[in-house]
Amino acid sequence: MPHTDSTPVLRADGLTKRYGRRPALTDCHLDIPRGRVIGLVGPNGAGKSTLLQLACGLITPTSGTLEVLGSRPATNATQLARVAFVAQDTPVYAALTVADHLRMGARLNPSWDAGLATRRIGQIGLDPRQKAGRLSGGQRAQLALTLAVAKRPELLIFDEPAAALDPLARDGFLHNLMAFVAELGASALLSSHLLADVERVCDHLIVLAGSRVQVAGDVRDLLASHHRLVAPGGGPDRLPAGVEVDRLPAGIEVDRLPAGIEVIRVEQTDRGHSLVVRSDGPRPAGPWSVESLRLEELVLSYLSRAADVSAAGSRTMAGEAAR
Ligand SMILES: Nc1ncnc2c1ncn2[C@@H]1O[C@H](COP(=O)(O)OP(=O)(O)OP(=O)(O)O)[C@@H](O)[C@H]1O
Repeated sequence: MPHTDSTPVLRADGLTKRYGRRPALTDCHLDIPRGRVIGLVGPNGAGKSTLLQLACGLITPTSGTLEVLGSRPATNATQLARVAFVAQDTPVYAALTVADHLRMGARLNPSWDAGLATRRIGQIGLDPRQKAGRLSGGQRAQLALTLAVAKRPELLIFDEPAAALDPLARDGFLHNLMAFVAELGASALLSSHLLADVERVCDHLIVLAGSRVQVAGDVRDLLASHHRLVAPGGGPDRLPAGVEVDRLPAGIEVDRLPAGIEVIRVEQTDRGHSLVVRSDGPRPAGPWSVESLRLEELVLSYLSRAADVSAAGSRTMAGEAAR
């Protein structure tokens, strides 16, 4: 059931979070429609957990604003009931049984779906009498996921939900997640290092690196606007016009590419050089072949560009310190 409410699920404006002087998120702008499954990807320390914790109101921004489902996060009980969060370590109460957790969920959540919770516990084979402290990491994750889903929230937030699950359990979890989102028109925001999972379930993407949003958007739009340009015949002397080998990869100056093309990454492959570019207009025509990208290649291109920028920044700082 598609969501008809036009309020964005997530809207960030200049969102910045610092821990002391350390930036965890810097000047983030996001505007994501409802009913999406949003994949949040990025390297360790990129700021993913920070964004998720801001979205469920566990922490507050240093500056800028964040609205979740049209309101500031966790401002009142109604807003709290609309959002479910499963933290990275999938916390449960060790001394309580699985059944105790379901009873607690029923007490704490106004729209608790007891049938869904019991059914899911049965499907994943958890013994209701088992103490949560005796569950394996994967079983604990499944219990935490069940509690989140049975709350019937409008937005599910998961910090690396599938990390502790075996491949079969992960497959089942992702399947259930998609079914739940489709049935209720709910939205989901999940961080993951598993790009194959993101590719499978997400229709919206946020790539974070170095505390900044590198790219964000609808997955189909992103795939349509990004291409790989491959020089005919390959070889360093057969690059697209304007790209000079001795200026790669840092400080890329691609001054003779058509206007409106942003170079994301220059790669040297066994076929020679290729460029990953963004072109929001028509496919960039020129003396090169144009190939489509897989989502994983697109993500890696942005991460690699961010890593180059960060390394260049560190070299500049080291140079200044040495002077
Ligand atoms: N409570 C905290 N106090 C101080 N610094 C923090 C705190 N939480 C996070 N940070 C710092 O903020 C930055 C972003 O951390 P965050 O946990 O959001 O990254 P992440 O993308 O979720 O990483 P990972 O993939 O490793 O979980 C890191 O540099 C981290 O060290």
